[in-house]
Amino acid sequence: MIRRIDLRGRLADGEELDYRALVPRASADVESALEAVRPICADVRHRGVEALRELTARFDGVQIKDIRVPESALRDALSELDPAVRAALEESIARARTVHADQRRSDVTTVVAPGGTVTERWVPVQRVGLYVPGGLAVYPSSVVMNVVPAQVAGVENIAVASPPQKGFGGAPHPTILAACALLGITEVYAVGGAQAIAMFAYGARDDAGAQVCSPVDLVTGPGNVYVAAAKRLLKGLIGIDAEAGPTEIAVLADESANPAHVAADLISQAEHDPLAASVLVTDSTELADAVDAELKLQVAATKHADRVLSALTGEQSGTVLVDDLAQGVAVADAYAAEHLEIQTRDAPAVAARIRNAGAVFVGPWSPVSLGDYAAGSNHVLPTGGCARHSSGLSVQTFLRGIHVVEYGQEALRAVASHVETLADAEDLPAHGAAVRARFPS
Ligand SMILES: NC(=O)c1ccc[n+]([C@@H]2O[C@H](COP(=O)([O-])OP(=O)(O)OC[C@H]3O[C@@H](n4cnc5c(N)ncnc54)[C@H](O)[C@@H]3O)[C@@H](O)[C@H]2O)c1
Ligand SMILES: N[C@H](CO)Cc1c[nH]c[nH+]1
Ligand SMILES: [Zn+2]
Repeated sequence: MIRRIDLRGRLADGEELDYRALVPRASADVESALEAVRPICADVRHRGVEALRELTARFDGVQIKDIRVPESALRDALSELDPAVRAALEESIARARTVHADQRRSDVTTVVAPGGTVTERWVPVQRVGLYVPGGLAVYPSSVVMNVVPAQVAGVENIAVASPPQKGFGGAPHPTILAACALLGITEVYAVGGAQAIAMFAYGARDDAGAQVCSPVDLVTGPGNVYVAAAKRLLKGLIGIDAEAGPTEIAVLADESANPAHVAADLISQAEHDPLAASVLVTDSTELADAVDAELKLQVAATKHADRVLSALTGEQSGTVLVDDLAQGVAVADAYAAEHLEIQTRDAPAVAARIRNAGAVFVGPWSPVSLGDYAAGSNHVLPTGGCARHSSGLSVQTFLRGIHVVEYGQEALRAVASHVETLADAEDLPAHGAAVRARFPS
């Protein structure tokens, strides 16, 4: 069902293989979306709320009067929430808090020389904008994954934006609102896509000039290519987390894997988006054939079969046949998947060899769906190969390390000549003079 890329024997034949080029990312990539989002961001910058209303009508098909969701609507959504969904959200929040609480760093003071210290002080970002997707699916779980690390970091001011949904009175989905209420979030905007990121970056005023949304310092959260493109465009004016775009799963499996489970996991992430990527890397043709047969059966029975089929048959998905697991690890590292499952014998040992992945799911009982909702790990993870250089969302995302330098007179005197020498070597003598001025001879 999904295309095959057969690498077996090719290394032995002396071929040089470019593993990074094997499985391309979906063609509607972030670079090409940049041109579409540039005018959207400019419009929000110049016309504020009026532009947000028009863009929402155009892209979401929803007429909104007020972009900010009233707090009473958040409370109502929570009181009307299905008790089973509430219990599941509470469990998800509790597990996420447990894991993220352990990520909180302490300030560290280093005595560099007698009387000279450098302290690294971890300070939370003051105001953040958290994006919760809501196009093809709605993601109350992404409310949890964004809000929990921000709260654990100690961010004072948290705003959430999510697209308004048709049939819900111009508001985001009620479960999104309920999740916000459960977490104590009161500032929620019914705005999606690139326009939401622009609203966070520039702030937004209404027709009378009143500030409806204040600018934020940092924007985090997953979204489609337009959201990712707006984040890339506005980076610098705002901080951003790693780009978390269309979902990806790679499964590194040998003949010991259960093909029905592998297929189910590939389908589970393909369900997000026709641009989602599902990649199987295996040294077993028998497993590849069995997974393909399972995919045919399971895709036919799954609810979002059209979306899944588009994702699985897109150029961004495929089965890579490798000579052995060592080559499988090299392929997985080059691909740098958002999610990587290891379904092999001695899975922990294989997992320990992986260098590039947003998150690694080890063994048969750790499917990606567990991490999506209730493992305690974060599901906002780098996509598009960004796992080669970036991490998923964590408490650290919301903190800045500030170096606090404190030297006494003797500590400065002891190192003064080195500062002057280096200043002269860079032909910046005023730097040296600033130290010398403190020690007139
Ligand atoms: N990496 C992660 O952590 C993670 C987590 C959850 C979801 N996801 C991914 O997030 C994505 C969510 O995408 P989505 O579309 O469902 O929701 P979304 O909220 O990201 O995007 C919907 C918005 O896109 C805008 N839009 C739609 N078509 C447009 C166009 N032609 N031009 C400009 N703007 C347009 C609309 O304003 C709409 O509000 C999926 O790809 C999913 O795989 C990733
Ligand atoms: N798999 C997504 C991250 O790419 C997260 C998610 C939320 N809900 C279901 N799944
Ligand atoms: Zn998912």
